[in-house]
Amino acid sequence: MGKAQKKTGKGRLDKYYKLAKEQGYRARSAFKLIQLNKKYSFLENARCCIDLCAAPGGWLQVATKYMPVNSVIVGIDLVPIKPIPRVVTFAADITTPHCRNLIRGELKDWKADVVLHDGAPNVGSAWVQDAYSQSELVLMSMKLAAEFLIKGGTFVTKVFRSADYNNLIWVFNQLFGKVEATKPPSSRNVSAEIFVVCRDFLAPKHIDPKFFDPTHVFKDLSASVPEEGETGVSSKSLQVNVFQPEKKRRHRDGYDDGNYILFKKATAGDFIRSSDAIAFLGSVNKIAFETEEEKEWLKLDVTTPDVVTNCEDLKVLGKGDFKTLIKWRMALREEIGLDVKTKETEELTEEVEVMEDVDPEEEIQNELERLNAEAAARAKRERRRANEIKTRTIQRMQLQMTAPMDIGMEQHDASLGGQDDMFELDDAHRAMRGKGGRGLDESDAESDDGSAAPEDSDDEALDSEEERERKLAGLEAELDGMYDAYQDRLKERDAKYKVKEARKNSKAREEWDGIEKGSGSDSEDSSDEGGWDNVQAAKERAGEDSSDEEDSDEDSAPVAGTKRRANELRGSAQSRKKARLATVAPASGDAKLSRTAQVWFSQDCFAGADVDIEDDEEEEEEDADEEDVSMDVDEEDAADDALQASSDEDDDFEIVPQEPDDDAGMWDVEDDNEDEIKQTKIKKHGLLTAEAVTLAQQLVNRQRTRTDLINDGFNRYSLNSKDDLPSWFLDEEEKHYKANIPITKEAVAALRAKMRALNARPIKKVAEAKARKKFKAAQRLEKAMKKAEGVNQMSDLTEREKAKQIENVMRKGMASKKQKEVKVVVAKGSHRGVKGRPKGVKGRYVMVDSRMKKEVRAQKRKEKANKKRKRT
Ligand SMILES: C[S@@+](CC[C@H](N)C(=O)[O-])C[C@H]1O[C@@H](n2cnc3c(N)ncnc32)[C@H](O)[C@@H]1O
Repeated sequence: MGKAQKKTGKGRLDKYYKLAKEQGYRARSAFKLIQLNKKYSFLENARCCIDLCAAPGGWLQVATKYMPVNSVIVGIDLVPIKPIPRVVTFAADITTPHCRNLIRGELKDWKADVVLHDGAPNVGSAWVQDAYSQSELVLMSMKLAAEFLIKGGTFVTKVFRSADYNNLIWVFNQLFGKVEATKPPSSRNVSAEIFVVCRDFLAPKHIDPKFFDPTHVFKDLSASVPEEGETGVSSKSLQVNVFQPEKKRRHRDGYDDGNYILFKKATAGDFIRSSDAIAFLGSVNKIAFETEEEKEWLKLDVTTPDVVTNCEDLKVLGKGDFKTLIKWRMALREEIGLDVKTKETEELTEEVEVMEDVDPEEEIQNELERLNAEAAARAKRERRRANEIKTRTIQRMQLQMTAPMDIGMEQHDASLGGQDDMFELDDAHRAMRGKGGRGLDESDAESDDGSAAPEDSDDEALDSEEERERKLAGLEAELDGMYDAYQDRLKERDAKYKVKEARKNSKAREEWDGIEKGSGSDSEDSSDEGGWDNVQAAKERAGEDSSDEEDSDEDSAPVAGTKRRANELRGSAQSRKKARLATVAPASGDAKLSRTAQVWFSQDCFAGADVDIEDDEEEEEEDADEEDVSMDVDEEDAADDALQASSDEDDDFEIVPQEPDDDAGMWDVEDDNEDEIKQTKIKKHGLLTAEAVTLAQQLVNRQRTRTDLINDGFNRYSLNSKDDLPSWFLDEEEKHYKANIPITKEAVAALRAKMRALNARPIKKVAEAKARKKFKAAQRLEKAMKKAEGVNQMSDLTEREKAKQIENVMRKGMASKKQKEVKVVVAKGSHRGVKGRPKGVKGRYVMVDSRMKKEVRAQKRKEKANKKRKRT
């Protein structure tokens, strides 16, 4: 067990660790043996097993589990192993003769079927001497295996991927019929360990002792003699390909024989004359200029200062520097005549152009054809490209991947051939014109006629600010148009969208209906009927500046947020909505009225009708309250109630016209109207959303304060203005701009519990049935009491008779009516076709046949469908 593998290290406590704990194995390594045995099945038939390096005993536990009951299992380790049933253990060093004697003493004449070895020297610890490496330990365990294994037996050992690995495998192959290296899944990938399963022990009579001699087995065989002519360059194994450097590896091979210094210097002459320049560069540290000839080279032009510097320390050079050196070598070799210039021969070869006699007309013809072909090819390319873009756009729209902005961009791109930036509108425009393409606005119609203005005048026109703005507006209009078309397509395709839109519209209508109810006029005609004008006039009377639409904004919190949808219906609906909610300076009698009512009733036609108004308002309130009792609270009414409530709250205060609310027209994460509805619901029914519960909990637990909430309201989004933004952009925002609402687990749990409690309640029908039953029982009791009273007043009866009769009456009254039994007669066999009472049936009966149920249901279905059809 290496030092690096800390028990608390990352990944140490993996699934095998947990499994081992669960299954009672002493070490996670137990699974390695389980997996090895699963693959090679060497334990099931083994009668004797020796486990070398067995502490703490995981493998021994596996052996006891998988080997036959009466088998012999011996475990040896440097450290004592806690007793395991049916296992003999020793504390010994497996590399010593003492260990061998202990095993011999235990096994007597027996031979082991399996020898296991999972040893790992822990360098520096008390376990093992530093001198022994893992490979040596493996070799020692193999020596014991060779002594104690039966012919055909199995030796399983752990080896590490190292320079010794191949040597070990070679030795194993000398002693075993099958040698396979494997890494069980439970062995960590980060670990260099591999398990070698050596099967079919050959049990040779004589084994060469060199097989177990580490100095012999691990002798480096790969060191080769230096190549001829490569003075100063040692073994090939030390050469590095400087152009394809490999990862740094530990030099397990150590130093070359007879060469124990790391720093190597070679001369420039060696380098220039070496046959393998790359290998040379990889094997030396410095190239020196020592001889007279080499010093002469320093004066040559090819020997740049870079070259000289690079030669100083080759170990710090990069690829580029090595290339410089290689080039320098090539140049110098040519210079000193080692290589012959290939260029020279090239230069000597003269190129002779053979000119043919061509007819000038034919030449012109050819040229024309070529130009035509080129033009056709270009046109084809452009067409294909435009088609591709179109198809892509359609696909993306079908997949709902594209925002209308994309459409605009792509169409733009398509017409521009993708060359211009979409924001360089006039450049793009010019480009389109230049290509004879159609412009994006109407003004381009002229150029389409073929009567294109000369380019210069065009440029002049485009340069003018006015023109540019006009084009921008045209582009925007086009984008809007495309967006509308896109929305239409969406509507056609998406049923859900239709429903949503319908709901939206109906809501918007309902909002406005609040005012219309009173006026009884169509919203469009409201000005005629006095709705809008009157409201404006009322505002004026109230001292507000009617010219400024924003001034009509609300002054109290529930009204402060401008309606999101109303915003979409910018213009008429929104302003009317605002007007509806506008504040009027209250006259003394108006104090009790809602703001809506104040505005409405401040119209001229209601002048002098204060008392009635109040009464009406009260009636309205009552109506609203009545409706609130019902299960399905109309959301719109709820919103109205909210407004009502807020105005009621303000009753004690004088309502004064306010400055336009800064928040109006700001981003709202959700629909304001929905917000209002939610607020009203929360007021009425308590905390309904996880968000609300979370906030409430946080407030109660003092995790948040009121100030925190107020502060949270001021964020980077709170001042985003919605003014002048295109509707598609607002739509997108509504869809994708969702606030990350903090919800706690506790809040969700609390809500769930609440819902569970609600669900546990009986459904409405059951409750009604129970109530009916109770009611009927009470009625019966009342009736019985009346009867008993009558009996009591009878004078001709004795007290005893009276008591008896009263008892009877009460019993009958208390008892619930028995349901009359209905006999079900299946209309089959002798009953088939029977019209009257079937024979032998007394009392109430009903005739049924097997198909009846289905037929009745089908009938009902049909009727229902017919009704629906008639309605639509
Ligand atoms: C990875 S643990 C073995 C785990 C064991 N297979 C199990 O499943 O419980 C390696 C063991 O090798 C032992 N070891 C290392 N060198 C040894 C040696 N020379 N003789 C005996 N045991 C040795 C260590 O004491 C250590 O307990």
